[in-house]
Amino acid sequence: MTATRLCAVVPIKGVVGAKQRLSAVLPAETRSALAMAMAEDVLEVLAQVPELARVLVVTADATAAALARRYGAEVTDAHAGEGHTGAVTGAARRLVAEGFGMITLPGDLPLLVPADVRRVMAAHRAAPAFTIAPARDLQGSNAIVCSPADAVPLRFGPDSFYPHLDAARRQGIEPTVVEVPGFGFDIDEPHDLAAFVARGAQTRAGRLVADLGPELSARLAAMVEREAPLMEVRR
Ligand SMILES: Nc1nc2c(ncn2[C@@H]2O[C@H](COP(=O)(O)OP(=O)(O)OP(=O)(O)O)[C@@H](O)[C@H]2O)c(=O)[nH]1
Ligand SMILES: O=C(O)[C@H](O)COP(=O)(O)O
Repeated sequence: MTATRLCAVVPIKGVVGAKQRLSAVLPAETRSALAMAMAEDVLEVLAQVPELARVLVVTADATAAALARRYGAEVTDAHAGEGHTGAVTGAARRLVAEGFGMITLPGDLPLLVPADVRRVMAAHRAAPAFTIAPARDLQGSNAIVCSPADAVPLRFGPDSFYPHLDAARRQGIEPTVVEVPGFGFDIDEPHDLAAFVARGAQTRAGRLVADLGPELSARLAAMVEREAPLMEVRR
């Protein structure tokens, strides 16, 4: 593992407007509850990784902030309303000033376990260094480790993995790529939710979707079938 002490940065949008891309299959209050359940699962995992020097949650949402504090995380609302990229970039600048490297991850990784976090941290080299764990479709950037924390300009979005590799190389840093199951699986679209429901995970988020019952599974199956031709084109 790197000698740089790492702080985990988790941006959390909060209960309002969470998981918009699931609007067709879940009502707003269920999307909020699912986002919070996943965030709590992630915070619980991070609290079980003693190799992390700190955990910093970037949110302007009171519920998310209270949850974060319950798991021993620090909370900041600086840049919290500036999108995923703005929230993480603001935290990175602060961590540089405070002498920490950064591992940033979203709050919607419902299969994450402590060993996944350790694996990504262990792959990270001595600074200056950049390590990335992609989403399973090789589009998203579900863990990024960066030391110094602001060594590479970040831009999250639906297709950020390859652009992040290019961004690191532009800074003269050869990125390390680690494919880790728990980081590969985030919940963005209905087909992700369908795959998650099928896993029957015994996490907070897993129990929440199981409690929504067979209706949800049927709605998801119909939705995924409609999406299938589109998925073929994307592949
Ligand atoms: N603090 C903060 N976090 C954000 C913001 N936008 C997204 N996030 C977080 O960044 C991570 C990735 O989020 P997204 O997939 O963009 O958003 P989402 O709410 O999960 O889903 P969509 O609404 O469907 O895009 C999640 O942990 C979000 O809570 C923001 O404006 N501020
Ligand atoms: O990895 C990414 O870049 C995110 O999954 C997508 O980020 P966004 O949905 O916040 O833009």
